[in-house]
Amino acid sequence: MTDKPRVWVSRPTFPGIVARLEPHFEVTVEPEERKFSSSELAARLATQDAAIVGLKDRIGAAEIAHATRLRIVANLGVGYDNLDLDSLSAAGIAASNTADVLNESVADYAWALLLGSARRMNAAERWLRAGHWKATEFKAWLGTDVRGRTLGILGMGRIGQAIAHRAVGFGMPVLYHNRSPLPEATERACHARFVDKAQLLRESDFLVLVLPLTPQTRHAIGAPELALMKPTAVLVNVARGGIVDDKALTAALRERRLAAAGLDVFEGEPALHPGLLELDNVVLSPHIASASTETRRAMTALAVDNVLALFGHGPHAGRPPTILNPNVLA
Ligand SMILES: NC(=O)C1=CN([C@@H]2O[C@H](COP(=O)(O)OP(=O)(O)OC[C@H]3O[C@@H](n4cnc5c(N)ncnc54)[C@H](OP(=O)(O)O)[C@@H]3O)[C@@H](O)[C@H]2O)C=CC1
Ligand SMILES: O=C(O)C(=O)[C@@H](O)[C@H](O)[C@H](O)CO
Repeated sequence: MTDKPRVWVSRPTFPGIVARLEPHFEVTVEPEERKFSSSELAARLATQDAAIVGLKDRIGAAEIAHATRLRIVANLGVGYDNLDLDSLSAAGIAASNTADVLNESVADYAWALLLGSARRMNAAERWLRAGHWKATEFKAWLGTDVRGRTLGILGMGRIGQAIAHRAVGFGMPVLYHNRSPLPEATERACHARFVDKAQLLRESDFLVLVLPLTPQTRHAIGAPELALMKPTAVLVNVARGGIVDDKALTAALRERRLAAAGLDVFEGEPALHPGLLELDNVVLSPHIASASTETRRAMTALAVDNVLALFGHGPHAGRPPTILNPNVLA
């Protein structure tokens, strides 16, 4: 045993990056990624000074009840709906996320889902792999063109803006909705126009969701919202499961009240609404929008930087670069 502070890393990441903690901390890395129960989390956090966790680790009052030494929880993700920020702040524990370093990767992936859904890539590949291809008929596998169509973005923050920038190359007008409009200069840079939510739903040919999961955004897209959308529209969700009512979405896709969807996140994931698996007008992926080597490395490095900084080490000593509750530093 050393008298160094202790940091727990809840999943294997990139050992070379996590090794930057070793001069200053006693580091424990879980050997495999799994979902810990509340009591398992509480038991681990009770002995640690810092923790690097992921979205499967839900941390609130119960999990930190005995964490008397814990000073920071660094989340491996920009979304932090797995953390109860109020409870952490009340206990004087800092929380950080991985804002910004994943913007471009997630924006690329949103476009991959958009294009893949528009052109039915996954269904066509499944058909080809099943050995059905003899000669493709002229009218088989017709998708929809993207160029010049209207792109809608619900949640025009860091990632939403990176998605909007890419629309220039596709000649697409961009509409967006947030609770508050962006400054005019940002709108100009994104070639985007603020509209209310109903107009966004009615006018978008492609609607991308990239807003956080909060009590206000749960089922932000349900049956009434889907009913406002064009039957030719494509919905892309790279935000969070629970923002879309997946049951209502499945019904809309099955009945062709919506043309297609590209989904990276699901209500209740890793479980999926069973009806989704039966549809051929949906592209599904297992929450991998930030999963490029470069980005996952950058996310790990940023979580490490946040921990180092809180304990007074590294270039950001004293000020974790992406702290979510800076009030605890005072
Ligand atoms: N699939 C994946 O792997 C990934 C998913 N994500 C998800 O993407 C989310 C967004 O990330 P990021 O762009 O960095 O976050 P930001 O905070 O930069 O942007 C979020 C945007 O959502 C808007 N917003 C928040 N609440 C509402 C609301 N009730 N109604 C309408 N708009 C709202 C905000 O504007 P305003 O405050 O004005 O309302 C803001 O523009 C994350 O929270 C995460 O859940 C992120 C990375 C990877
Ligand atoms: O950043 C987010 O909010 C994400 O949803 C993703 O980047 C996950 O963190 C990633 O899948 C690791 O679990």
